[in-house]
Amino acid sequence: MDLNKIYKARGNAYLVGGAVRNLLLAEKINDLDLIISGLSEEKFLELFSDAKKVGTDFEVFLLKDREKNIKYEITLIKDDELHKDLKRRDFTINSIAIELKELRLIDPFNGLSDLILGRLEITDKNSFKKDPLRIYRSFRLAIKYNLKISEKTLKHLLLNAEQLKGIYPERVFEELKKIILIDEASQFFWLLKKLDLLKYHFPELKELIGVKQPEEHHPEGDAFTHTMLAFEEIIRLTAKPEFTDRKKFMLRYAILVHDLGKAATPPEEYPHHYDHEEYGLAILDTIKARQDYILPEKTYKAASLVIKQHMRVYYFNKMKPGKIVRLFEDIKRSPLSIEEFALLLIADDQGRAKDKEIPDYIDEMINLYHRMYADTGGDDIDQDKYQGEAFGEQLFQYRCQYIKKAREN
Ligand SMILES: Nc1ccn([C@@H]2O[C@H](COP(=O)(O)OP(=O)(O)OP(=O)(O)O)[C@@H](O)[C@H]2O)c(=O)n1
Repeated sequence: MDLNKIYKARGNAYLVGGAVRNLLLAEKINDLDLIISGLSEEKFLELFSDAKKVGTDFEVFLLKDREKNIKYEITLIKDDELHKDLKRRDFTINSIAIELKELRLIDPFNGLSDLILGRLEITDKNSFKKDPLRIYRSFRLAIKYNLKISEKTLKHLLLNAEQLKGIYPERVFEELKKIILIDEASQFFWLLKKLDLLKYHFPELKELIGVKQPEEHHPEGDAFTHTMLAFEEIIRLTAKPEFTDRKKFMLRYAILVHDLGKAATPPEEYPHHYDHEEYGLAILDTIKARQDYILPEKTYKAASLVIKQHMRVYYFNKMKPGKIVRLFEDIKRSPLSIEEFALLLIADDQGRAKDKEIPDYIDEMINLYHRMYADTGGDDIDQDKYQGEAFGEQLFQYRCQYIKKAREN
């Protein structure tokens, strides 16, 4: 973006928000938020004809530099409005500007010293009142950048917590996507638990608190603790460049919900949870209904698969061929590869305060899956004789025979 065009037209440009914060923290920078002062909308569009206006409340323009792969989000303000713009932002560390001509730091709320001291502080005492989503943002920023939420900020946060009820689910979900991608994301849920804030948007996770599990399998404690440990495991297993953010989200979300059904067990059956897969699927559907059009279909399908199949596979070596073929068909229809499904099983298994050996059936399961699909297919069935459902049934039987033989060898 050629800033000289702005200066020639007697305007000025400032870098603001997350990019300044990350620059000062030497962290990765995503999009660039710019403030341009002293230019009318017409003049700005004359100079940058590619800019697209978005939003209605604020004059925000998007501009993409495809060559450099940079996205600019630009706000136009009057000459004397910079301070006002910085004051309406959430935290002092996000209320710093860099004047780009002389590279001057403009920091009216002492954001830099808060950054240096590792402190998260609201810019204005009404920050949370103006936008309660900032409560979740504060946890994300504190965890991601290792900041301590100041006492004053925590006080105002708790005073406004009730207002979390009113935020649009879409916004919460967008925030959740960012949270789940952090390496230390389990801390977010532990914090919500500690402050009794799970009830607003994560009531199903709250229900897992205090739910007993068999001690010999789960010495770590209740179903909430187990879910968090398994969540940490899947984060560790997927914190690699080969996983796209979308994939990471899908796998991590699936683990967060894999045991929700345990909350529905009648307490007289504790510590066992005989039907938690069925209960879990029903609970996932209530979440989906509440988040209509928000929860991505693929994430929902991956989560369903794990809820339904994570226990059955535990006894893989004892599973009948028919059950194995059905399991493989479920995986094949899902958005997950067998290897990704296996990662979820490993995370569930390792997410316990127990032995740390990877279950030995995992390799066999992956192997058998690939062999079965490579060696059996539609061509093995007489297509003139069997059609429609009958064809499917024949293929199923054929595959059952295949699994049986493969295991005998
Ligand atoms: N609820 C919000 C959201 C955003 N902002 C301001 O808008 C800037 C940009 O917001 P966004 O891109 O959502 O977040 P970042 O802080 O940039 O963090 P990240 O890039 O990690 O999402 C923030 O720095 C903050 O100054 C705010 O005050 N209140």
